[in-house]
Amino acid sequence: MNPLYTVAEIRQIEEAAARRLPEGALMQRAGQAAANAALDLLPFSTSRARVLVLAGPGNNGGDALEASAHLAFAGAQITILHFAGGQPTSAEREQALQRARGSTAKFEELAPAAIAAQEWNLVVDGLFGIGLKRPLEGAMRALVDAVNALPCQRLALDVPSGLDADSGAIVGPDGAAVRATHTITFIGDKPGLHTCDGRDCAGAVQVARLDIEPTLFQSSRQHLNDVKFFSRHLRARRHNTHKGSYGNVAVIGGARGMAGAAILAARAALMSGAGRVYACFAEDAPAYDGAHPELMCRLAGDFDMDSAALAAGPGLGTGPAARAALARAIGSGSPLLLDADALNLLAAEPALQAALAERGAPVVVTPHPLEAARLLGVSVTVVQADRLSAARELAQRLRAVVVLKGSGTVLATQDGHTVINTTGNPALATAGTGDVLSGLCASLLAQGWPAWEAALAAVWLHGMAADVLVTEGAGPIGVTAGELIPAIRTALNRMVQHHAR
Ligand SMILES: NC(=O)C1=CN([C@@H]2O[C@H](COP(=O)(O)OP(=O)(O)OC[C@H]3O[C@@H](n4cnc5c(N)ncnc54)[C@H](OP(=O)(O)O)[C@@H]3O)[C@@H](O)[C@H]2O)[C@H](O)CC1
Ligand SMILES: [K+]
Repeated sequence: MNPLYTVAEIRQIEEAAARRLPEGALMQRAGQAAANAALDLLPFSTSRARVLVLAGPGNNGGDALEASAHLAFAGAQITILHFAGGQPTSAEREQALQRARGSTAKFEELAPAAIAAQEWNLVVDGLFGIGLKRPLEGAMRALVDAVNALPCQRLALDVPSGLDADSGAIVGPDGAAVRATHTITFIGDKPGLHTCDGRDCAGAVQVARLDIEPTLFQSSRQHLNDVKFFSRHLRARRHNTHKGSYGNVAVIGGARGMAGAAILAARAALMSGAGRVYACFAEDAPAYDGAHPELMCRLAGDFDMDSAALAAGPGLGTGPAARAALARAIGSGSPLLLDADALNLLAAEPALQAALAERGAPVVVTPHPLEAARLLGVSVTVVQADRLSAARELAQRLRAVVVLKGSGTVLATQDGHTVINTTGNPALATAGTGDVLSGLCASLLAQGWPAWEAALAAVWLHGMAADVLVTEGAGPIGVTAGELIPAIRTALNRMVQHHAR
């Protein structure tokens, strides 16, 4: 199910496959697949299509040269910017170059201004793939900037040039990358196409496995999120049930001036199916939530932490009352989600980390990159440079399921299984959406979901709700966290209707 492979793993598969095939077969297959993907993006009358092909100095360029010959043969007007580089190239790349030279494709040298001055139907990015080793600079950067400014679609071959295929970070410092509308990636899907800058640079991703024997693909420890990972926990509701059948959630948060965060989390828990929801405030508890009187407002100090699944952190603050409430939550035997200020308190207090490590009950932590950086004792830059490793490291240290939020949220278990979420969009970049995610995940924990599947489903539904709102024209600009909550309820019920046993 949607495995992801590191560059090292791709190289292993590629080498094993190449040993079983005639020289150049893989590149020819890649070129054919690239040409087919390009044809899908061209106007019907291919003969009128003007395609700019960027062919870099390595085998990514070889793929582009193979594709150029196929597209020229299909009648498209092909212009190739060929970067031969200073290094000796592979035999298969030489063969690809000869095939391109033997076609109607034109080899030209175009300055960025000349590229911008012409009308193109498509750009094919075959500058660099998994062999990129340093930032794109000088003429390469100017070329990428000019290509990104074109109004046409851009098809990246294997990896958008300039992007790290493992991490999804633009190779820096101060690097640049092609912002492709589509990417056809070869042999196997890659994590860097789906997280950090990956979603902005790769666009719509398709995988071309190049007819490599499945036995050459070792089982992967990295996957894209998928409903199949958690659908077995979806349950249609029986008539003969009551609110106690669906568990209790207690949100622990809401310090003075931040009560709204706790309310958002509590409303999310309520509308994703928890039987009872308590909003527990570190300092002053409001009498009730006017919009949702179903919520029971309490002072955190008065609440029995063993009586509910806990979501500690939304607006909690880092004062003495907050710390006391967090210590009691960690010391309880309840399923526990930690977010926001709970994570900041945890980062500052090794004693709390030690108590967390002693817990027997499940723990889910949901940091954004800065909270993860504080917990790991590194900079945000380090976290974002390798989000998958950061999530795995944190899961091991805290013995918890980790949800590292951001574009392409990364989830990790303490034994190293890593999943990148594929739903969601910039509508989520607004205050309160993290509180909503906390309440949703705690609600699934309260309803008996295991921590890993609760986190996978919560992140999927949270992003899907944002995607539905955007599809309905209500975003991504201006969507509020509160609007996500009814959309999550709808997405959850639709998922139950389709998948529940
Ligand atoms: N091998 C096969 O049968 C198949 C390969 N596939 C495609 O091949 C690429 C990987 O090819 P590779 O040659 O390893 O790497 P790249 O083409 O990505 O680029 C490496 C060359 O680029 C130079 N380089 C690297 N960074 C820069 C930079 N910032 N500026 C300029 N030049 C750069 C590098 O030179 P060095 O000086 O660093 O040595 C290399 O010359 C893979 O992505 C696929 O597209 C097929 O998919 C499958 C078959
Ligand atoms: K590329």
